[in-house]
Order: sequence, then structure tokens, then C-alpha cells
Amino acid sequence: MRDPLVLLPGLMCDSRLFRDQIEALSADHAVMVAPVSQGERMEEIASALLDQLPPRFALAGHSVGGMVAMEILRRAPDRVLRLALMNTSPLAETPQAAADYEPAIIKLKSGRLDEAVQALIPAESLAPGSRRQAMVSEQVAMAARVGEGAIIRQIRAMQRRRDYQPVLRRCRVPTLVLCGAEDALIPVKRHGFLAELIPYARLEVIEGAGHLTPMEEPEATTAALRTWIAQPYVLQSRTDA
Ligand SMILES: O=C(O)CC1=CCC(=O)O1
Repeated sequence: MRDPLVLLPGLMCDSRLFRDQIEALSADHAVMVAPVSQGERMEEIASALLDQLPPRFALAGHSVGGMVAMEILRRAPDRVLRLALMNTSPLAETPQAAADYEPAIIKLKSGRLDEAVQALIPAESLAPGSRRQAMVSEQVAMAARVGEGAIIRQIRAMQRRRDYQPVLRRCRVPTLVLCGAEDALIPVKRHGFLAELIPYARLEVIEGAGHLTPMEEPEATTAALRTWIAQPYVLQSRTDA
């Protein structure tokens, strides 16, 4: 039986983010998209998910979904068969960066969703070009479906998150670190640092994509996930190669 695949969407995103990957990969894998909003701490969100997920699974998370994936790895390393981290960061939030989320929370509480989306995932963090505006519209539509309360819980969890570097250094499963070349929110350099922490990680930088890589460059993202999910469990580490 091939690994079941659990997809965790990012900040203000729902299953639309992974539409093309679900369509392609569900031909061979049981694919599940899980909510990333059942608590105000990574620990609470991960606990709620671990009660519902299959015994063992391949785990792929985007943005705040990647942070929850790292928490799941910390809590239940034996259940994670392989790991994909997309457009995400292993670092705890600095006090200044945590405080910088407060204006977006005020916008959310006063029903100014478009402004909150622009504050949290600015258009400039997506790849430039003719498709950018369509991606912004998709992001606003996803945010409306996720809902203000859930988005505020995601922000609280990001503000309070721990440093996942020690967890990632212990990770021994095939890992994909994927990012968009144009992601201005979490730049390529940060993903290079993330990949360097993990003994069996491969970094894939997708050209023509920004922070919403799975949706901006769906075919390249699906191809990278296909390669990752077919990798053997026992790999050569970068240092062995
Ligand atoms: O908190 C950060 O590191 C920046 C960020 C905002 C959305 C996201 O995915 O990361």
C-alpha cells in the first residue's frame, strides 16, 4: 500500500491551494487535506490532528501548515513516513515580528478581509506577471472560506511557535523543502537554511512562483511531490553522498 498523504494548507488557505496536487496524486495515494485551525498554539492544532490522522502517513505542509507539520514531527516522529515543507520557516517568531501581526488582526476583527489578506500575504510576495492578480483573488476567496476566527487562531499559533531546528536535525525521513523563487515573505535563502538542518532533505526552488507555490506553479509542485513520495525510506544523507 502506498503512503497515505496528508496535506496541511497554509495561512488563510484551504484545499484549493492543493487542487492540482490532489487531482494528480489521488490516482495512486489516499490523499487527505486536514484543517489547520483547531487551536491557538501549534501544540493544540497538532494534538487535534493526531487524533484524526491515519496511523502513519506522508506529511506535506505549506506556510503555517508546514509549522504544524514540524510540530507533528516533534510529537509523533514514528507516524511521519516522509515530510514536505513548503514556503515555511523553522524559526520561532521574533517579538517584533509577532507584534507586527496585530494590525492584521484588527482588520480581521473589523471585517476588512481584503486589507488583512494584503497585510498578511502581500501581492508582492507572489510571482510578478499576468497571473498575480488572479492568485490574489484566489487567496481572498480562500480566506473568506477559512473565516476570520480561524485565521486569527492561525496567527496566534504562528506568534507563539517554538524554534523547530532541534526537531529537524533529528529528522531521518525523506524530506522535500520546496519554495518559490519569488517568495518575498519567506525567501529562498531561508529555505536553503531549512534544508541544511535536515539530513535527508532536498531543496527544490520553483521558478515563476512566490509564496503560494502549489497554486502558482501547480505542475512543477506536483512533479516535485511525485518524486518525493516515491523516494525510498532509506536514503543516503547529503554528508554520505
Ligand atoms: O511568520 C513568518 O515567518 C512569516 C509568514 C507569514 C505567513 C507564513 O507562511 O509565514
